[in-house]
Amino acid sequence: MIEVSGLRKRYGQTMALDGMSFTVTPGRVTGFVGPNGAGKSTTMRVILGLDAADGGHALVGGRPYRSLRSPLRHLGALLDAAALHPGRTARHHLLWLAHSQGLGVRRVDEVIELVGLAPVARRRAGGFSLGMRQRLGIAAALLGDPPALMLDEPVNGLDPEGVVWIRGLLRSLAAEGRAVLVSSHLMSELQDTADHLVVVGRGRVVADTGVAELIEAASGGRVRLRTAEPAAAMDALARAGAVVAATGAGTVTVSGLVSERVVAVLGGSGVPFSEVAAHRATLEEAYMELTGDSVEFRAGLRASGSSRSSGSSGSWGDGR
Ligand SMILES: Nc1ncnc2c1ncn2[C@@H]1O[C@H](COP(=O)(O)OP(=O)(O)OP(=O)(O)O)[C@@H](O)[C@H]1O
Repeated sequence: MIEVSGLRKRYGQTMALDGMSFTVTPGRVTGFVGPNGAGKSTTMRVILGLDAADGGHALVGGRPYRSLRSPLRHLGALLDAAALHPGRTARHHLLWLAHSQGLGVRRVDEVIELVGLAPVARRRAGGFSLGMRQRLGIAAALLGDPPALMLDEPVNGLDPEGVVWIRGLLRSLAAEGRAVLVSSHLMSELQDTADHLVVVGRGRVVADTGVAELIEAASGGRVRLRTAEPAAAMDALARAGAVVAATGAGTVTVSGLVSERVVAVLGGSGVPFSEVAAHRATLEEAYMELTGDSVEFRAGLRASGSSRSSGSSGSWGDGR
């Protein structure tokens, strides 16, 4: 279990953490999500004792990380995949880490196998692609077979096969009963990975909720309609008392009427349609709904144009 309570941290004029509090419980993947600059990395550094907080505390298994005798056996972390000695081979990097924690060579070879780096284990890490470095960082995090894992933007730099792989890995680590915290500034990255979300903005928690509950709440009785005549459909449905919105080319989202009533109204008005279905919100829509009353926060989210977004929707990058 990782517990963060009332963390505060100021860098000059910037309040990086402003009362950050949440718990990462075993057996599930907790997504740690928010726009660039929300305080995710700072929180993770404080948990690891790499930065000191001005207030509050962070505990791993009930104790400060720095007080643990073999910390890699308690919490494995990947914060910065570039943080390795470029002249060392992947295997030597892990051997050196294992040695510092009293772990054997066999575990090194196991984690190399687990992350798929066996063919390049004897190559210098300096020549690795970002994706290979991410895998090496994950191998290091797994070295001590820890009950808790914490990964900062782990899919960053991975190709599609790597993304699928890491999703599966995180899910299986949680299924083994481990506490898994994974950060992302892209909601869409967490849609198929996280069970629970800690949503942050401006150094504090905006929401701490199950993914299923969040989507359920945001889906809230809406109906999605596909039609070749959206304007006529919207007119007819609005006259029947619905609140309607065009949500794409030929798609309309309807609130205030159940599916059967939508079909009846359209039929009665002679408006053609090809599909009427209960709307299921995406995680990203749920998120926007959640933060809808926090204008400043949303304005921050919309500062897009990110080079990290790789074209997917829901990019909150600021181009750093
Ligand atoms: N060492 C530092 N010196 C000065 N300011 C810092 C430092 N580290 C973080 N900050 C500031 O603290 C705030 C929180 O940054 P942090 O990196 O924790 O956010 P984040 O949510 O991890 O963002 P990202 O998605 O970009 O990694 C930002 O405004 C950032 O500029």
